Amino acid sequence: MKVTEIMKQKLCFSFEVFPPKSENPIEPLLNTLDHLYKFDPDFISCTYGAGGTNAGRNVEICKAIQDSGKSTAVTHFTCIGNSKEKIAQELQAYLDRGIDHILALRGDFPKGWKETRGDFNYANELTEFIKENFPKFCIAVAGNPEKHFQADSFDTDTTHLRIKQDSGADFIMTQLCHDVNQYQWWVEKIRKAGVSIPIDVGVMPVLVKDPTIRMAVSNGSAIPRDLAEIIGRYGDNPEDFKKAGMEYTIKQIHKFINAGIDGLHIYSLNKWKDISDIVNEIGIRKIQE
Ligand SMILES: NC(=O)C1=CN([C@@H]2O[C@H](COP(=O)(O)OP(=O)(O)OC[C@H]3O[C@@H](n4cnc5c(N)ncnc54)[C@H](O)[C@@H]3O)[C@@H](O)[C@H]2O)C=CC1
Ligand SMILES: Nc1nc(=O)c2c([nH]1)NC[C@@H]1CN(c3ccc(C(=O)N[C@@H](CCC(=O)O)C(=O)O)cc3)CN21
Repeated sequence: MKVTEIMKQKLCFSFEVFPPKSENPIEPLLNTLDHLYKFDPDFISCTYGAGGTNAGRNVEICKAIQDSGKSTAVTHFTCIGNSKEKIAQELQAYLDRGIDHILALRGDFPKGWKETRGDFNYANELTEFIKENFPKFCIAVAGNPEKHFQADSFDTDTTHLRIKQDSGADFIMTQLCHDVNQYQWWVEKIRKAGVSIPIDVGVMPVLVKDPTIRMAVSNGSAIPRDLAEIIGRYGDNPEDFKKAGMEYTIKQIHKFINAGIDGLHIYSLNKWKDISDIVNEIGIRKIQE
């Protein structure tokens, strides 16, 4: 079933994984996936390396998810370093493997790059290309409740999101946003601007100090006072940090669910144990043994 159909019926629930570096084995991630399947996720998305660096691994992992018969694979896909011909080939390769859900992104620029160095500059162009040439795909696009750090204003970022919808996007996957009030403000703003597609909320679990800070700061995303306090208090003690961070994440997820969302998307960070503890605690899914 298409993810957008699921969202019409219930709160969609999903995980995100990233491909291991090419020199590392794939088995630990396959093991993580086996644990994540137990929660019966509606989909599992897999990120896509910039400039095609991890793209091979991305296909391998999406195929493993799809072939498991236990979830639906959603592939991330970017315009970075990608020509139209290469994109067409890769999109067809996904469809040939039964993968028909895609997160259409411009993507992050590798260090020193100021443009995509590909045929498309923005996600709306990729979305339009997919819709026109590969209409079988269900297309997600990124949305940022705190605005994209390169956008001059919320108004321009909202206009760009509306263009992505008008180009054929079926639903939104949000950027991490620790501030749920800000999320609610943004939803109201984009709805007023005519963005009407469902919103799947991305959550970055707070488990380790450095990636927590790095991910927020590199995206221009706020670290609210209560999270800053955890960093200040437990920053030198990884165990206590993780305990407080997991409690923080569980509370944040409950706030999002109460705010009214179409989907909850947890970045698993390829760690099944801590993620399972969080999912068990939020009580959204009973483990399927
Ligand atoms: N799960 C994931 O992998 C997710 C990743 N992201 C990240 O969020 C970021 C934004 O999403 P993308 O799809 O990559 O970017 P995008 O192409 O939608 O936007 C990138 C920037 O360009 C501007 N822009 C967009 N369309 C434009 C147009 N037609 N003309 C002029 N300016 C335009 C936007 O306002 C924004 O500042 C990326 O860094 C992406 O990697 C966000 C959410 C989820
Ligand atoms: N700008 C941007 N790029 C992305 O690729 C991206 C987003 N935003 N937001 C949504 C998700 C979240 N993603 C994430 C989130 C955290 C890590 C992370 O914590 N990575 C570890 C290293 C992982 C490893 O290679 O072992 C880190 O320490 O940064 C990675 C991808 C990917 N996605």
